Amino acid sequence: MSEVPGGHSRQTAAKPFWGWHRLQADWAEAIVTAAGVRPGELVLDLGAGTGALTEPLLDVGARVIAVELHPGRVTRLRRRFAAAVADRRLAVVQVDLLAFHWPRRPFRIVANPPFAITSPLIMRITSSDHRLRQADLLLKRSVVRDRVARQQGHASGFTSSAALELPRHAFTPRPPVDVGVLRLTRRRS
Ligand SMILES: C[S@@+](CC[C@H](N)C(=O)[O-])C[C@H]1O[C@@H](n2cnc3c(N)ncnc32)[C@H](O)[C@@H]1O
Repeated sequence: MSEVPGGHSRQTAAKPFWGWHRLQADWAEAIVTAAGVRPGELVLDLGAGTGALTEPLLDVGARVIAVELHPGRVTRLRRRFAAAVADRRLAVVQVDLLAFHWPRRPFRIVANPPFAITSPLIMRITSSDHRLRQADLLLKRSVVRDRVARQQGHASGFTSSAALELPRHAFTPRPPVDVGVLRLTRRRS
């Protein structure tokens, strides 16, 4: 897959956060369906874990770049989706999601990144020069509501909307906060 980032700069590298509330498969599927991903689209799964979102993304025919920093999870992703890696429908990249190179062609993001790096990630998404069409990000619901109310990112060309709200039982173990999906959509110029 030619769009696979080949390297990364450490200048914005984040301290890794390994803690994890595992997203249930039915909810992962619902998120991908709600995002409206179409066959052939390039989608980044940032903080892919062991592939909760990677699987339904591949199932709908997307080409996926799974970005994950944890070495053990990277190994599990490559094993679990070996056929898709062999077919070049999936690239698993072990790199810091705050420091990897964006694809050159149009792409989407569908991701459940660590809450602890939500702000720098959104800042990076909305301030970079790239061809992102739409990002669907699982975040604390309070953050989603705040960003939608304030339309942060609007100045840089993105509209914020609340795409989905998830119940706490969508995760194992249940998180201590409510979670929702923030959708960033590039505005037409
Ligand atoms: C909230 S979990 C989501 C896992 C999976 N996508 C899911 O929905 O169940 C976030 C993932 O991001 C990974 N991670 C943490 N910091 C990272 C970083 N700086 N760069 C890339 N991945 C990171 C963690 O190892 C973890 O697997």
